[in-house]
Amino acid sequence: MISVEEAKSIVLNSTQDFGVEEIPFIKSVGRVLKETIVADRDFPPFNRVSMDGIAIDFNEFSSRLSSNRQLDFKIEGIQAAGSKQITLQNPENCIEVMTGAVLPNNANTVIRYEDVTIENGIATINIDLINDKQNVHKKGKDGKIGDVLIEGNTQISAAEIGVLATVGKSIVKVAKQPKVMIVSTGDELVGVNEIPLEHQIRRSNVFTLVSLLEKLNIPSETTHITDDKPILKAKIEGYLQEYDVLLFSGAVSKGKYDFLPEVFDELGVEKLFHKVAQRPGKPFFMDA
Ligand SMILES: Nc1nc2c(c(=O)[nH]1)N[C@H]1C(S)=C(S)[C@@H](COP(=O)(O)OP(=O)(O)OC[C@H]3O[C@@H](n4cnc5c(N)ncnc54)[C@H](O)[C@@H]3O)O[C@H]1N2
Ligand code: MOO
Repeated sequence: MISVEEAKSIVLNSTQDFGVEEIPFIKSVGRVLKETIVADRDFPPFNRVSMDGIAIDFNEFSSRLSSNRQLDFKIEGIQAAGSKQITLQNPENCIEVMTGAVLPNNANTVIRYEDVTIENGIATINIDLINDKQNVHKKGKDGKIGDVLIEGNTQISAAEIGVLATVGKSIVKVAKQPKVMIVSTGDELVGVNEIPLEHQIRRSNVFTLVSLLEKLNIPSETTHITDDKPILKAKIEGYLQEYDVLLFSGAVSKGKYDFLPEVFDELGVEKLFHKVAQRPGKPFFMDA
C-alpha cells in the first residue's frame, strides 16, 4: 500500500505526449497551443481614428488659436472605417472621420463630434484645449509585426481565440488529446434508464468520469463488461490496441470476481501501484 502523495506523484510522472494535431481555431478552446503565435502585422495596422468627429492638422489649429482666429474648418470629405486612406488637401480644412477609420493623410488630430458644431459644411470647434495627435491610436502601439502574442503551451481561452482570429490563424497546432475508453465492470450494474431490481444498482461512475474529462476537453467512450474473465481479457486486449487511456471502475479489489489485476498481469501491462492509503477508493490500481 502506498500513500496518496506517492500515488499522486506516480500518476503525474506517468504523463504521456500524444503528439500534435492541427484543428480549426474556433474548436481550440481549452486545448494546449503547440506553436508560438506572432503578430502578422502591426496593431493597429494603421494610425487608427478612435473617436467619431473631424480630423485636422494640429499646427493649423494652434496657430489659429494663438492669433485668435475663427476655429472653423471646411469639411473636405468623409473617411469611413473600411475605406482607403484619403488626403486632407488643404490644411485649413478638415475631414469627417469615423472610429476605426484610417487617419487621413496630412491630418494628425481628431476632435470629437461632441466638441464641434457642423453647419453648412463647416465644422466649428467649440473647445480650446486640444492635444496634438489626440484620439489617434498610433500604428503599432499595441504590437509590432513579429511580436510574440501567445507563447507555446498556453491553454487556449476565449481571449486567445480573439488573438488567433486577429492574426489570421484559422488553423492552429494543439496537443493531441488521448483516445479514452471508460469501462465499468460488475454484474450488479444496470443502465441509467433502467429500473434496478432490488439486488442491482445503476451504472453511474463512468458518467462522472466522462464529465470530468469533458471539462478538460477530452472526449471519451464508455462500455460495460460483465464479470467473466475470458470476456474481460479479450475485450481489454482489443482496447489496449485501440485506445491511449483505459479507465476502469470496479473489479480491482479482493472479491472472487475482481478479475482485473490478474487480467492486466496476463496481458503484460506494467503495474505502477495497486492500493492507496485512502478511503474511499483504497484498491486504486494504475498501470502503464
Ligand atoms: N465622438 C465619439 N466617438 C466615439 C465615442 C464617443 O463617446 N464619442 N466613444 C468611443 C468608444 S469609447 C467606443 S468603445 C467606440 C464604440 O464604437 P462602436 O460601438 O460604434 O463600434 P465601431 O466604431 O463600429 O468599432 C469600433 C472599433 O472596433 C473595430 N471593430 C468593430 N467590429 C469589429 C470586429 N468584429 N472585429 C474586430 N474589430 C472590430 C472597428 O474597426 C473599430 O476600430 O466609439 C468611440 N468613438
Ligand atoms: O467604451 Mo470604449 O471601449 O472605452 O473604447
